[in-house]
Formats: sequence, C-alpha cells, structure tokens
Amino acid sequence: MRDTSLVYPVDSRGRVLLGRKKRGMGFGKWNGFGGKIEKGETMRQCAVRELREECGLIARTQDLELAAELYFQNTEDPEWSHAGIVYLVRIWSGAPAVSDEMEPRWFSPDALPFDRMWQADCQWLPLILKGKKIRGVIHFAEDGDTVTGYEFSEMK
Ligand SMILES: Nc1nc2c([nH]c(=O)n2[C@H]2C[C@H](O)[C@@H](COP(=O)(O)OP(=O)(O)OP(=O)(O)O)O2)c(=O)[nH]1
Repeated sequence: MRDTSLVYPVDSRGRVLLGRKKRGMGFGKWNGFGGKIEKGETMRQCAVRELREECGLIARTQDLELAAELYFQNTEDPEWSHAGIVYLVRIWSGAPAVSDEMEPRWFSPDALPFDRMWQADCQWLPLILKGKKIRGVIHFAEDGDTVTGYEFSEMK
C-alpha cells in the first residue's frame, strides 16, 4: 500500500480532534485525519490535503509538527504494509465539518475512545500528545486489524 499521513489537530485547551471513519479501511474507528500519498505530493502536502478533505480544516504545511514515524507492518501480506507519518497541528483556519469519510469530534486527551480505535494507538498516541517524538513498528495479523506486537523508540 502507499504510505499514509495522519494528522491530529490539538486546540488551545489541549483537546484532540478525531474523526469516526464512515467508510473504507478502519471503518467505525476513531482516528486522526489522513490517507494515502498521491503522485507528486510530499507527505506534508498529503497531510494538509487529507485534513481538508476529511474534516474541512485548512492547515499550512509548515504548521504541521512531526510527531511519529510509524510503520504498519503485515508479514502475511507485504502489499498491505505501509508507513504512517503522524503530525500534530495547532494552527488552522475553518471549523470541523462532517465529510463523506469522517465525523469529527473533540476529545479530552484523558478520555480518548481507545476501545473504538486502532488497537496499538493507546501505546503511542498518549506519548505524542505529551510532546514525545517517536518512531515505531506495529505488527499486524493477516486480517490487517489485530495487532501482534510493536516496538517504539524516541526520535531525537
Ligand atoms: N491511528 C492509526 N491509523 C492507522 C493504523 N493503521 C492504518 O493503516 N492506519 C491509517 C493510515 C491511514 O490514514 C488510514 C487508512 O488509509 P485511508 O484512509 O487512505 O484508507 P481508505 O481505504 O479509506 O482509502 P481511500 O479510499 O481514502 O483511498 O488508516 C493504526 O494502527 N493506527
């Protein structure tokens, strides 16, 4: 699969905007806003485009804060494996809006809906929200959903 971006908007009160996926991969899960990189785009351009398409927020590439470089690995299905480059953003214009793909909602960082998120997100999302920069690999079972293991390290 092509590599993907993932953006988590954080407001002045520290709340995080998540979107509930209305279709496709990760259907029904709460996630940051992102998707596959398109030809000719940088990852930051991909992140800005997907953020706008999925929840209407307009951000500038230079306002994205790199927070994690993840690799979603599936040994049973190497074609599925892809990177997830994760950014936080605190500056944008526009207001969150429902799209075809995502239904956005603000969450307190102490009350993230981990039981309805990708399984390993509880391991790394709290770290990046506390300001850590991480690099990691998440190993998925053949179903592309069950997590069989993970390794993280801090990025300097
Ligand atoms: N938070 C989180 N996101 C993940 C994990 N695994 C994983 O693929 N993702 C993300 C990366 C992408 O942003 C998103 C899937 O890509 P997508 O939104 O383009 O998928 P889609 O099938 O709907 O594709 P499309 O129609 O929009 O092209 O899921 C994970 O473990 N945690």
